[in-house]
Formats: sequence, C-alpha cells, structure tokens
Amino acid sequence: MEAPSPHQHQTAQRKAEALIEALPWIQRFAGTTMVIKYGGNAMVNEDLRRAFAEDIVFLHHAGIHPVVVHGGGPQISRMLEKLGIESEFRGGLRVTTPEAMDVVRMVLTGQVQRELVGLINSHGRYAVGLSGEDGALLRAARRGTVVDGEEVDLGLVGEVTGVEPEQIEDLISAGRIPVISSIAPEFVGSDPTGAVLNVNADTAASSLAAELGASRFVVLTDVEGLYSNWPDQSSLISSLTASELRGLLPRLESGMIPKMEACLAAVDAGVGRAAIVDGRQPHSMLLEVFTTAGIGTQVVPDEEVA
Ligand SMILES: Nc1ncnc2c1ncn2[C@@H]1O[C@H](COP(=O)(O)OP(=O)(O)O)[C@@H](O)[C@H]1O
Ligand SMILES: CC(=O)N[C@@H](CCC(=O)OP(=O)(O)O)C(=O)O
Repeated sequence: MEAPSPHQHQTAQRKAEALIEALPWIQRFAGTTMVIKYGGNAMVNEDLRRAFAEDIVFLHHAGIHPVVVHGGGPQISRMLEKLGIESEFRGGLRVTTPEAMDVVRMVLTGQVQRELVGLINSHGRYAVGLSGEDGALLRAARRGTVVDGEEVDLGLVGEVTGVEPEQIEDLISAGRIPVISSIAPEFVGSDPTGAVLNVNADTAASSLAAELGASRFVVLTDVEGLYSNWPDQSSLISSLTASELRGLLPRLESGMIPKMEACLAAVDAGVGRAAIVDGRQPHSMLLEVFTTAGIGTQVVPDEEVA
C-alpha cells in the first residue's frame, strides 16, 4: 500500500483536530438541554434541511438534549398567497386574522413540523412533534406592537405567558427529540378562551429555553449574524453582551427585532448564551456548539465579560 500523500496526511490531521476541539464542549454540555430555533428562511433546500436533521441527531448522541422549535414564516406567506389571503408584517410580526390563523396552524404544525420530524426520524425513532396546544404546553395572551410610536393591533398574535415543561422533560427522559411549532392556546388569567394564537417562533423558542433552563439557545436564520449597521456587510457583530444588545434593540428592523428580543430574554432568564447562526451554511449549528470560536453572533451575559 502507498504511503499517504502530504495532502492526505494534512486532511486527516485537520479532521482529527476538529474532533478533538469538540471534546471539551461535549464534556461541558452532555446532560444539558439546548433549544434550537430553526427559522423558515433557513430551510432553503432539502440538503440543508437534511444537514440540520443530522446535526440534531449528532447533538443527541453527544449526550445533549436538543429541543427544536421551528418557524415557517415564508412557507405560511406562500400558502396565504396561493389561497389569495392578504397578510402583512408590522414590527416583524404577522397581522393574523382568523382566516390567516387557520393557514398558520395548517402550515406550521401540519406541514413544516411533519417534514422536520420525518427528516430527523430517517436516522431513528427520535423526533416527536408537538404544538403549544398539545397538553397545553404553551399559554399565550394577545399582544400588539408599537411601530413608529403608534400602537398596532396584530389580531390573533400572542406572547407566551406560561410554559408547562413536564411533557418536554418526559420526552427527553424517554430519549426523544421534541419538535415544537409556535401555536399557543389563548388564556385570559388562568382561563382558556378557546382561541389559538400565532406566536413568533423566536419568542416561543426563547420562552421554552428559559423555562427548560437551557445551556444554549441557538437561532438558525438566513444571515451570518447580527449586523450593527444592516445591511453593511462589514458591521457583523461576533459577540455582544446583554447590555450592549439592549442598547442596540431600538435601532433594529423587521425580523431581527423579535429574534434579538428573544436572545436577550433567554440570556436575561439565565440561559448561558444565545447565538444567531447562518442556517444557509451546512452544519453551522455544530460549528457554533462544538468549536471554541463559534460562528455567527453570540449574546453573552454581562457578568461573563465583567
Ligand atoms: N441588523 C440586522 N442584522 C441582520 N439581519 C437583519 C438586520 N435587520 C434586519 N435583518 C433581516 O432579518 C432577516 C432575518 O429575520 P427573519 O426573516 O424573521 O428570519 P427567520 O425566518 O429565520 O426567523 C434577515 O434575513 C435580514 O433580512
Ligand atoms: C406572529 C408571527 O409573526 N408569527 C410567525 C410564525 C412563524 C415564524 O415565526 O416563522 P420564522 O421563524 O420562519 O420567521 C408568522 O406568522 O410568520
């Protein structure tokens, strides 16, 4: 047999280094829960969705407990358009009529979630899909928003007011990977109204990360991270503290508003670190979790820097 060429030797060396770099992170995170938010804009093609499913199963076998919360905004918009139902976003949130709500529920829980469950389960019997309605996992109250100083009524849009984490913990104990869509029953006080609300998936994921005491909250989207001066490509932020993010929030636009609010809320609630990573790059989540430098934008608690 021929001796390996210098190139083959270097490649093998690099692969081994990548595996060894992961060791302290596997040791640190084994046994902890990580909440991964997979945005609809990051589900660009079948290869990327497959790579995402592989990463989730990889985390599971590294002893980490992944909980997936998925979005599907572009998929909902496409279906609404097909059905001739108008919809608009205000402050990064969809104004949701009762007619649109039926479509949101159908697309998120009936389509996007089913596909993710199927992709993860092509590796084994891991994923179980839930919506916030199942076992009243989530409770929500209606919320509006403020755009340019003006109160906007968003219709059937909610914010999470309560989480019942037991069934997630039961699924994790049974070796399953929960895959959750961001639909939640409406409650006024402790009473269900019978309505369901459309919750932004970043917000729902953040509430779950906080309630589950997650070690990490990772958000996959379709940009490299947070830009301080969007869309100036040279303004990508690799790391910022919770206080720095609080200062930046009023200057953010569109989908980045709920996303960065969600990261801040998670870190404020004690989640070790939140990160925005580019879901268009295959295996970006593994690079974030298992490399020292990470990728994308990390939000760290103030104390960590102090
Ligand atoms: N400061 C910013 N940094 C990065 N992206 C930004 C910023 N401001 C607005 N955006 C926009 O936010 C989008 C991501 O939000 P969104 O479309 O809701 O994604 P997702 O479907 O992954 O939740 C990016 O594609 C980008 O167009
Ligand atoms: C209230 C609100 O805006 N809900 C979102 C829910 C889906 C979502 O958040 O999807 P992404 O993560 O892909 O953006 C919507 O209707 O689009």
